[in-house]
Amino acid sequence: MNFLSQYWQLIKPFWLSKQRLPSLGLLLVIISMTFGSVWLSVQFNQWNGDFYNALQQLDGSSIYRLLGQFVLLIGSLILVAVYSSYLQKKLLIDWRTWMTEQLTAQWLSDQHHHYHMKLAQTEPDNPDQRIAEDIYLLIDLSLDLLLSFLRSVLTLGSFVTILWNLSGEMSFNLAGQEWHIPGYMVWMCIAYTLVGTAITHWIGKPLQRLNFNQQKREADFRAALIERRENSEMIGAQRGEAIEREALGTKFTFVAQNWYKLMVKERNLGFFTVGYAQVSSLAPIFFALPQFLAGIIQLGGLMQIKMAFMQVSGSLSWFIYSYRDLAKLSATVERLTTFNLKLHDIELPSTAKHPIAPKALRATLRVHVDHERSLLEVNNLVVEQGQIVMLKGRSGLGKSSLLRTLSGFWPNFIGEYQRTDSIWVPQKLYLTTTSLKALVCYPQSANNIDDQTCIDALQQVGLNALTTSLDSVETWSSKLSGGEQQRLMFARLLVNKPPLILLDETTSSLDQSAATLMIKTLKHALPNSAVLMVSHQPELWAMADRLIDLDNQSPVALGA
Ligand SMILES: Nc1ncnc2c1ncn2[C@@H]1O[C@H](COP(=O)(O)OP(=O)(O)OP(=O)(O)O)[C@@H](O)[C@H]1O
Repeated sequence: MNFLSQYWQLIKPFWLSKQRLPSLGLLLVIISMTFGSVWLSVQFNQWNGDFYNALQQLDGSSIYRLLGQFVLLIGSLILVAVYSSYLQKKLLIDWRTWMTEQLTAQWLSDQHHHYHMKLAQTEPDNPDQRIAEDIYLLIDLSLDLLLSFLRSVLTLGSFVTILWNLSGEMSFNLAGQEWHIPGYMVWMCIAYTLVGTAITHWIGKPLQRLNFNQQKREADFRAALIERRENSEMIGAQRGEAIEREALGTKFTFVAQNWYKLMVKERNLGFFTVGYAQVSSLAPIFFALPQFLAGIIQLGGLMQIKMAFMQVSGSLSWFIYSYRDLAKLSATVERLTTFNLKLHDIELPSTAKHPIAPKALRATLRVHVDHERSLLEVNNLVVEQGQIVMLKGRSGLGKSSLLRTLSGFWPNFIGEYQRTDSIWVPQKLYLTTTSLKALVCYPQSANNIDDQTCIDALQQVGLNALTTSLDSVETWSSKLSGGEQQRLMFARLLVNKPPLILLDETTSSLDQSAATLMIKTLKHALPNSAVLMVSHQPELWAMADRLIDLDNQSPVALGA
């Protein structure tokens, strides 16, 4: 029950959305095709009876007429089978596009859910896998299982009557009493399938947990590989390959260990399901043999009974044949539900109030790591429009945590702050593989900004050599030096012109003259922006309107 309600919560948003209408139409067409294929199977059953009877009676003209019908029936079956699979794929991609957009928007939301989840350490493992793979699995398995279930129900409805009518009545003597069982083949079929289902469930029960673990371990292994690839320079520089191979080997051992367990359970289930499928084709002949030997039914009747029995038993065995997929679906639903719950459970900080101009930032607060460890305190920290205030202090004091707090990301603080809209440049920079122009304009779209504005910004920060590469798509994070990447951040600020700029040692890789040039450029190009900057570079301190020594918690007045 829990599974069904979780499953409904996952699929409900799409099927209640406005975009559902074309998909609903598509689903109805696919279901109609499923109906059509069952109807064709019923016709095929009738054909089987007529054909074998004509064979037994050596009726040449009927045999040729029936062969013509066969071509028509098979042609229609092929057409329905191919098109229903084609349309199913179309429905899958429409539904997947919608769900992927929704989940990505919730994760990468404007309220920064992705980052808050990480900071609060509530991020579930491998969100990338949940978005890329689990959504696909959820939809693919749902459609397959729904259609196979509908086909089973329809087939059951169509063939159970046929089987009932064909099987006649079974009479036997037991304990001195005469017994009559009407439609006895139907009862045999039900009993046969129920036993099969019970055994399948008993063997296959551990599959759901094992599938869940397999998906997680595969994703962990993939994430570990990506991490190595991203840090290949550091690994190479420190000759770390051997230890990295060992770490990856351990991760892969987890994959293989679970795989072996899964293999064993699937093998045991396979022994049963494959054997069951084979026996199912002979069982009806065995059950109907007494009637055939007694001359009550002909060869055509026996063949029809065999086919009808297999159809009824196949439909009743839906659970047996779908067991693996159901186990996979259940694991997928659990993973996506956890992801959704974690996204909704995040406590978002309230947005900061704006201070009264000309103040761009005002803060009196104490930052903590957690309940037990407090970091630093600022008392009436004020930065006005056009001012540059610098922060200095020993490593590990909490300067980055302070900027994180003022940006609205760090929830562990006591006190209050007000600020205008801001851009914070953390120590670790992020440059995706995209065009240089897109990096300069980020977070704005490159389409909204003309080339000349970007060229001017690049020239102002001393990246003249790059002005001809605006449209080049490169892995800029490995192509640019650390200092060039920091210059690029200043070019980005010049283009975006935020009212408040929070800089965390953004000049640390630059030499003295380049670092001072960046600050001068910022001051000159954005005279109305306020800047709060953490810096360990004494040569810059003289450029600040105020320097705050956080070790002593005292403001040191400098400049104007
Ligand atoms: N996300 C986090 N979770 C737990 N502790 C953290 C987190 N971020 C920082 N800390 C802890 O807070 C303390 C202060 O870190 P922070 O990076 O703010 O110092 P800093 O003054 O900027 O140091 P540095 O000058 O070396 O950059 C450190 O001991 C660090 O371990």
